[in-house]
Amino acid sequence: FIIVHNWVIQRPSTLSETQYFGEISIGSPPQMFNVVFDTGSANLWIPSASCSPLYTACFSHNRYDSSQSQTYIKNGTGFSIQYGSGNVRGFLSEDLVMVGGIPVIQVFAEATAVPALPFIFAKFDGVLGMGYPNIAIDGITPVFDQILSQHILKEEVFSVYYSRDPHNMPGGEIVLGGTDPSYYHGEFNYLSTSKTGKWEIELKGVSVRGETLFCKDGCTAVIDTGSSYIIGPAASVTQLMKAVGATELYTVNCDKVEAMPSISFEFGGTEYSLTGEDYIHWFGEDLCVVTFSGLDIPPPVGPVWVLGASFISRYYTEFDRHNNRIGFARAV
Ligand SMILES: CC(C)(C)OC(=O)N[C@@H]1CNC[C@H](C(=O)N(Cc2cccc(Cl)c2Cl)C2CC2)C1
Repeated sequence: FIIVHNWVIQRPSTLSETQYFGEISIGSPPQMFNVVFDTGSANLWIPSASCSPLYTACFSHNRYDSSQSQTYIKNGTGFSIQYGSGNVRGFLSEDLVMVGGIPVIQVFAEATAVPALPFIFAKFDGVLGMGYPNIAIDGITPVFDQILSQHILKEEVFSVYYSRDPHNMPGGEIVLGGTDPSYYHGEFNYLSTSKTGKWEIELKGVSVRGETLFCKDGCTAVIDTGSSYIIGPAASVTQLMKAVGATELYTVNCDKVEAMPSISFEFGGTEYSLTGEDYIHWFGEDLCVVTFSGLDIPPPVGPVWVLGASFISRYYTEFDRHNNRIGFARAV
């Protein structure tokens, strides 16, 4: 199943981040929602019609109204997902969800409390987690697992293309059940997920100008379709900004971008490099920002590098649940 979305890419007019999302429907008759297909989480949550108007981030997005759906099944169990910036809280409901034309009777969360930050910047309504079931809150079977159990996909994989140049080709594409050769060239390199249950792989090193500066003894990288940027340990990212000639605020002079060094991530035996063009965001004509951010994610998850959209838009990514592996190929 190819879900071709006019995935809106937010040219960051405001300081919002690049956001990639696609449309699903919930309920009968269908209520439409824009969701991030997020490999870093495994739950589906959507703003609820019963959220208080005090929650601007909830009230300013499309909200699910169970009273309008003939296929709604009441659940009512409490739900809370702990983001860095605050919790999304609500309760569970069950209804018919349509993803790329595939029907799923899905337990999901109606969010009645959504933190203003960062969700007032969100152009999407909710999140559809594409992670493994064992990171799913309340032990809910994720959407993709429900699709797998229908045995309708050619392969037990999904693939993600994020467009790099939103002006020419805004959007991207998620394919359920295979890959789309029109968006990559060359062969795939595959990396086994380090521990089943998370879309993460072994990172061998991070280098600039051929010198491995970080993660020298190996570390973990999470391939996260729900993150816009690349997140690394704070000290490493601070050092990296210096190495590429950016200020502490991650800004660079736009006419220096071409001259910036590539940053390479070594997976398996292959170097995956990002040029200055790949890792710089143009916030208008003369504000260029490096799309990295420093964050020390505490053990047991961290220390970890999170590779988000700025990496995926250069490397077409296949998430393979059959072989528990991630494949990269050069994106067009
Ligand atoms: C532990 C657990 C809670 C499961 O971790 C996660 O869910 N981890 C998620 C991992 N993927 C990114 C998610 C995230 O940061 N946002 C916020 C966001 C991202 C980009 C741009 C915007 Cl505007 C926003 Cl609001 C979700 C909406 C995707 C958190």
